[in-house]
Amino acid sequence: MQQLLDTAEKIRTMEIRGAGRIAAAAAKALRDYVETLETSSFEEFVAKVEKAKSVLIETRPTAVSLPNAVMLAGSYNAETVEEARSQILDNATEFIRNADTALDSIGEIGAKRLRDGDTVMTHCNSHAALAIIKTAHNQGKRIKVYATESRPRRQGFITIKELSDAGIDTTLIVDSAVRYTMKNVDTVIVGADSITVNGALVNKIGTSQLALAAHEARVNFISAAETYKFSPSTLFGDLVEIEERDPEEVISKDKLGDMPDVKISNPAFDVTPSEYIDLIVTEAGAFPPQMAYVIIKEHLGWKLDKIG
Ligand SMILES: O=P(O)(O)OC[C@H]1O[C@H](OP(=O)(O)O)[C@H](O)[C@@H]1O
Repeated sequence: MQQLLDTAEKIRTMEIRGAGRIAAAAAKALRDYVETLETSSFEEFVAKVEKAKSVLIETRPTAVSLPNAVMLAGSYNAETVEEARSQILDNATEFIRNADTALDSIGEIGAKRLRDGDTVMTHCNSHAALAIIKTAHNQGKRIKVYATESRPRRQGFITIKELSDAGIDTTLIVDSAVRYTMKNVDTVIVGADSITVNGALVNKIGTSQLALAAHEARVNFISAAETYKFSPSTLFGDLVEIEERDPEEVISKDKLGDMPDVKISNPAFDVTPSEYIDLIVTEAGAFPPQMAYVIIKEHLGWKLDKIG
């Protein structure tokens, strides 16, 4: 259990971050836990596995990739410990493998939307969005990228490192320079933490500002998202919870100093309505956001209806 708790803590503190990475890390943690779980009682096995699943799911509330991964990796239909164990090991291994190949497919499909000489704006650090940009670059297209800083955690610094390591022409901007810069951009590409049944995109705080500015400037807006980032429970009316993180990420107590009454708000995500989204690139194809229902139905199935 200690290893699983360590992974949960790394997800909570964002040492492991990114909706896709936390999903794969959770699936791996569950697989390793189940592999060595010692008990001959099926009831005890079920209780312990369910407890482990909740520990992982409760680390971060917004990215649906996390509960989807835990449910897909941790599903079983068995009556004995060994049967259930072997099914979970197979399902988790399959989830991790599929998550990896999904990024390659998203790169291939999404790169078709970028032309030689295009300028892209991206936000935060999304492995799925970067897969598209890097694939286009590897195909020989000359792509320029504006990457936002993404306060407060500044994941934009990870993005510019990845892009410049790949040899891509990269410019860092502060978040408030998004609208000013949009006139130079052909396509915005961002990731996704959750996509709801009505095609709304829940992604890093500030994403909806990129979408608004893109809409105003008639710039394409694309989200790159594996199918396991669609939220089945929104089909049954649930709302996606927006994670509110520690105020210390915004400003330290020291710096606040003699203003103890000032309140800090630190929402980690925002919601972009489907009208502002041109395309969602998944490993199963590129869809308009209005097709979210079909993706949930065909790729996640009804068995996920109680989670996410
Ligand atoms: O799965 P990939 O595409 O890597 O990332 C998807 C999204 O996950 C991140 O969340 P955070 O930085 O963990 O809060 C960002 O919001 C990013 O757009």
